[in-house]
Amino acid sequence: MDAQLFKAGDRVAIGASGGKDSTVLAYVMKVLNERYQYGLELFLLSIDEGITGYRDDSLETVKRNKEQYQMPLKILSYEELYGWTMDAVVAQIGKKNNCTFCGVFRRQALDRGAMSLGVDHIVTGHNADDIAETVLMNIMRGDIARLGRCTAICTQGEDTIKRSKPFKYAYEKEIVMYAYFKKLDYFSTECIYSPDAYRGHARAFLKDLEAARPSAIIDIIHSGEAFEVREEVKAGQKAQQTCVRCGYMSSNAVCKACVLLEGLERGRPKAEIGD
Ligand SMILES: Nc1ncnc2c1ncn2[C@@H]1O[C@H](COP(=O)(O)OP(=O)(O)OP(=O)(O)O)[C@@H](O)[C@H]1O
Repeated sequence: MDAQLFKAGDRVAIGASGGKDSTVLAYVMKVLNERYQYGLELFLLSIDEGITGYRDDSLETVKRNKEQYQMPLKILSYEELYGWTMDAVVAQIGKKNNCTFCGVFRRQALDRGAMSLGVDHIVTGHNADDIAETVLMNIMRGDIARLGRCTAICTQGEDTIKRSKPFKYAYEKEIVMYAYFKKLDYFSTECIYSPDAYRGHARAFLKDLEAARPSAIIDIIHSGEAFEVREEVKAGQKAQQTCVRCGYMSSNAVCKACVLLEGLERGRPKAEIGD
């Protein structure tokens, strides 16, 4: 409420993975929108990363949510946007850094999906545990510019689509309980390619901290919010321009997705290129 995230008439896309957080988010947004007549137009936006045995199943859940919540659903795939599924990326590079590819691709895919839906705001189901993990990861990586912005409930650059995390203070446990008691239809399997991700270490560490001190998660978020990032560190962020390859907004001449794609194409056996 305090964050004033929405105003009447807003067209809002809910990043829908079929998992508990985004399913609860879609449900709560629908209930509140109807109960308090917020006047929002809500859409489900799903990105199909092309992960067999994981995303194909969770997308079936989102398709059911579409009927249950009576919301239009748009699905966009990495294959149609980039010519690569995550199955193909992992076959090429292995499981070690694949989450980096997936994260960069998803961010751009959500923006492209939002543009095609004509929405100006994307909400995601990131919860308090996710945010605390991200704070820890940014500290561990020394990524101070990101540390300064990762706790914001809402981010928007000059040319970028507004993004919000309405559940930034909701614990994962609360969301699971809510989904359970409301008998919501969600998909609860972890991504098959994420076990080796760096985030997993932050998650395990956070769980240990929480077991020793239950307020650890909210304390880490508050610490992240209280950091003051020096202007010269913030200044490291470059102005937005347009990627010379794909036309997507970027802080460099070539966007991150195109850089990653170029590496993939170069490392890919010749016979497979262009399939
Ligand atoms: N494939 C996707 N399509 C659309 N949105 C996504 C997708 N993957 C993640 N998101 C968005 O990003 C948020 C955080 O992603 P995360 O990887 O933690 O999700 P998850 O564990 O798969 O599912 P959830 O967070 O919904 O329980 C999700 O809540 C959702 O809003």
